[in-house]
Amino acid sequence: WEARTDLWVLPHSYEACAEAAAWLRARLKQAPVVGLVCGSGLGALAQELQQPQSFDYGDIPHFPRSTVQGHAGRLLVGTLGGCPCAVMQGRFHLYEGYSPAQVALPVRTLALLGAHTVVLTNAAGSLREGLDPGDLLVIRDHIDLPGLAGRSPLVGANDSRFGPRFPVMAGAYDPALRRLALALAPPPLRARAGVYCGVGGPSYETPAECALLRMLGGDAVGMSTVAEAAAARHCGLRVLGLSLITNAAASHEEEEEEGPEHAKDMEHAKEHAKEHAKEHAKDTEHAKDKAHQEVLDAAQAGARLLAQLLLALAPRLQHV
Ligand SMILES: O=P(O)(O)O[C@H]1O[C@H](CO)[C@@H](O)[C@H]1O
Ligand code: HPA
Repeated sequence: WEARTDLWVLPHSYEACAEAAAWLRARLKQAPVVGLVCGSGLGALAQELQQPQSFDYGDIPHFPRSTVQGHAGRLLVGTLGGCPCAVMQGRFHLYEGYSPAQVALPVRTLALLGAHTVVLTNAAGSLREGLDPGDLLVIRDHIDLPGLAGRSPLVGANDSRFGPRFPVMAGAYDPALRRLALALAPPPLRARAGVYCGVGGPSYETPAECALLRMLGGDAVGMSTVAEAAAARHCGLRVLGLSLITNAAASHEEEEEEGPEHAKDMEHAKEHAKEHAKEHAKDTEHAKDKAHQEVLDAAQAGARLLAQLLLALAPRLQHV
């Protein structure tokens, strides 16, 4: 009999985060003070990072794997505008089957590494007229629908080494950081403040669900960010949330109504796949995931301006 000590570490516990942080600390030239989480298709936000060290999530103890297209699954640590920064190229989502605590594990790991601030970016659907693809919503507040239903990373025995049993979420998105982001955003991003609705996904919202979220006061909707923000506030991190609008929420449904065009696309993709089953398997996959592909394309198109904003912001984030 040999004791399986690894079984004592739950994949989402303080110990798991501490092991991940210790593994990284042993390899890092410089500890990050700011963590940046890249949303879908926003991996290019790391392009301005100087002298980056790169770690595959698969190598970091207890890190889940990225399973979503547009999330590379890599942690880069370097300096952004002189500020020591960790960039997560890829995040974890509830719809991938991860628990809320697994979704929050990287943010907690960054906190244990010594970060004091996280910038959570995402690709999001607009719920408002006039908030268009390419626009930036600087998150003022969120509605955490999974969290309200008990799917929060803070559910379970509270570990006070992270934070209190009942953390306050008023002012969760740091007002000073928000003002700074609004002031520094390049004009074409048409930045404005608003409310992000976090949903479980992975299905996109129905028009009726969008109407509901609008009634609740949501400006944009996405399937991430809120669990990370809750965990970040629990452990005392400052949070800046940035939603790059990639589509009008529920607009995919309108595409469905167009019928023939869409049907033709699908037929074409199917025929193609029959002819060249192997090489073109990916095309079919893309046809099936057309809506997400649109999100990725729009995110990639906006990433340059968002990277510009982050480069301007980073030196201002370095000191609390
Ligand atoms: O929130 P991020 O990770 O940017 O991704 C958004 O894009 C995906 C849907 O296209 C969903 O995962 C949604 O949450
Ligand atoms: O319309 C959307 N809904 C949910 N998540 C999203 N992520 C990008 N766009 C969307």
